[in-house]
Amino acid sequence: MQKPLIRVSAGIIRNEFKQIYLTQRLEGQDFAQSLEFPGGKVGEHELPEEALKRELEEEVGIHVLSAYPYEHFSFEYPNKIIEFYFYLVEEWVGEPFGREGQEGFWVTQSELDAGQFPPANGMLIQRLRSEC
Ligand SMILES: Nc1nc2c([nH]c(=O)n2[C@@H]2O[C@H](COP(=O)(O)OP(=O)(O)OP(=O)(O)O)[C@@H](O)[C@H]2O)c(=O)[nH]1
Ligand SMILES: [Mg+2]
Repeated sequence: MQKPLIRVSAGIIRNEFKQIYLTQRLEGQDFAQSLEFPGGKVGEHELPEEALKRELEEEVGIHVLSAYPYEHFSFEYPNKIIEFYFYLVEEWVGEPFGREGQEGFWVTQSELDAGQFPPANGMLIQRLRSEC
């Protein structure tokens, strides 16, 4: 059977201290307890940027003012292929928090640790660490 292809938008929410807001995936989700960039699935009739804005409102309670495409790539998991749209978000309204009960914290960009994220994030973490 062919693997389903899903599109996912996620935000690299970065403040003026070069810290990035991360959340921890909840029990019952895939990669539970992994860190993630907040975000989620792009709806069928949605643009990736619209999905990003909706997901960041839903998951971390911020209103995104501007978002810049940072990485776009596909990653094959054993059970699905994900097409990722990662955006850099440096302008928003509100203070991010784990609106769905998940933990959230600010991590200095140079201290991101790929081992704490799902496998798809490896290359992205490498790029972020190299750009500090
Ligand atoms: N948000 C997010 N998802 C990621 C990252 N890395 C990564 O492999 N994923 C995977 O991409 C998919 C994102 O879906 P999600 O579970 O966040 O979707 P969602 O918010 O729409 O949730 P729902 O399906 O429970 O409503 C998951 O399979 C997740 O494991 C990441 O950095 N951020
Ligand atoms: Mg999500």
